[in-house]
Amino acid sequence: MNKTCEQVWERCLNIIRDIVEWQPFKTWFEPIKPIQLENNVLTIQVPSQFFYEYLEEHYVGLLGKTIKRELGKEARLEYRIVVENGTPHQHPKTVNMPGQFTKAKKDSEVDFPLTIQNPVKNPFVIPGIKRVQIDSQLNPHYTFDAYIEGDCNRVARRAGKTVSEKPGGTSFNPLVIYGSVGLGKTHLAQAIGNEVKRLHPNKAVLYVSAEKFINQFIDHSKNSIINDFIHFYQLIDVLIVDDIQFFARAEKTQDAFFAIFNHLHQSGKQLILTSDKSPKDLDGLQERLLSRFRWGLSADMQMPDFETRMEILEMKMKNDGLEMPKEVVKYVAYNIQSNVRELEGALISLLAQSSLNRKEIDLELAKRVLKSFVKTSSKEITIESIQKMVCEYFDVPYDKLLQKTRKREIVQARQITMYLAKSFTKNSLKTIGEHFGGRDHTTVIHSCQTVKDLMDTDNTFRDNVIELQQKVQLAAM
Ligand SMILES: Nc1ncnc2c1ncn2[C@@H]1O[C@H](COP(=O)(O)OP(=O)(O)OP(=O)(O)O)[C@@H](O)[C@H]1O
Repeated sequence: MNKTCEQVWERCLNIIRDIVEWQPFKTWFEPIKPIQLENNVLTIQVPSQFFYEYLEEHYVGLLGKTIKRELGKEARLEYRIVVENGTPHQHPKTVNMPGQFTKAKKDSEVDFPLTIQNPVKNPFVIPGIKRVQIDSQLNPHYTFDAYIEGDCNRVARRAGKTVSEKPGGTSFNPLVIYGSVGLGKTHLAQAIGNEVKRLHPNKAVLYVSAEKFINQFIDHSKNSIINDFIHFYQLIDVLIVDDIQFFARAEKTQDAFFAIFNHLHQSGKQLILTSDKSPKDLDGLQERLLSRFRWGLSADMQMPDFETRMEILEMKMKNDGLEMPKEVVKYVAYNIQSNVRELEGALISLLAQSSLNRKEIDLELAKRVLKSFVKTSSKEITIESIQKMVCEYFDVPYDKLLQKTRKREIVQARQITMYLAKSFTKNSLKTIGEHFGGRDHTTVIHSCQTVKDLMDTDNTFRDNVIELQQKVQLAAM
């Protein structure tokens, strides 16, 4: 019987699942949809061009071997890429691409059709000028090494790395990095600029904030030398414009930027833009600019999670030669959840207070100093808040914790929650039992005893409980 594409792909996934770690598997393989299997060609649909390139760069060997194992050595892989067409109500367009493990790349095929179809003759080019010596306006401290990667910024950081290796030579052009304040957009954009200068010293890199760009434009228009302004920008190889939301309603500046953008993009130069919103939500920008921003990759940034915040703090302390007790670092990382700039601000305040008062940094000082940063200083821990923490930690649905399911991981999560509720709240065994779908107090006693026994015999289990205890303690501070 002929196999369907779903069956083949399911079998491939079973193999891949054993080889690739859980997180990358979830990120890169789960979103793939098998579409078609015809003449030994398996077609899979991927959500974006970036996705396709990432798979081809990192997993081509694995995909090749797995698919050939299922379909024989003549097997081929093709991708169908969903292309964002800007209008949420329209059916997404798709583009077909060959997989490189089965088919040698031809330039014409690899060149994703995101380039300008009818190049506009550019009126601003100054013949003869090839290279410019400019001050890039980059902060040398903003590097990739000093930029911690986490789930919050992984796509943007990796795309940035790729761009700095091949500026203008990838489909991430423009690379638009967006997210709310203080999350590291400027740092990342400048890290790309610094890395380009390190890898390609001859490239002209320029960082400019949108506000400065607008002011320069106004100055040049007052003196009727707008063409000089546009010419200058058209000589740049890698142009980084920070905070493009400030272009909103600056119509004339947008016209000039449009000319610069087109020229640079057509000449294979790289554009990196940052914004506090996704291009689709940027009000006050001309549609022709917005549609060009969608040509490349838009990567968002989120607030780093607790572990990433810890890493950022530890790196900043190491770079500045500072030390402080781990519990204090945890306290800061746990309680500052607004943005990375505030996280740094909290660290600096703490150091300043410590040296001013000639007092060692300890938890007590941290609590006092960070009062202005931390919303509530002492929180009451409830059975519900512990249930929520445990569910998040083990990725278990809340209602399962209350039901009578006998699945091992649910039973253990439930027992640990009861144990923590007993240790951290003043509730009676009866009340705790009632919070778990009306169980009686003997079940709670039994659960607490089981947790204690398992902690003595199972290291992983013990580590999980200790980590959860720390989380509850931190939440109570
Ligand atoms: N992942 C990270 N690793 C290390 N430092 C970071 C990280 N993210 C942000 N920072 C630091 O946080 C501070 C704020 O970052 P940055 O100025 O780049 O934010 P932003 O998103 O551009 O903010 P705004 O929207 O206000 O312009 C900087 O000092 C930066 O070095």
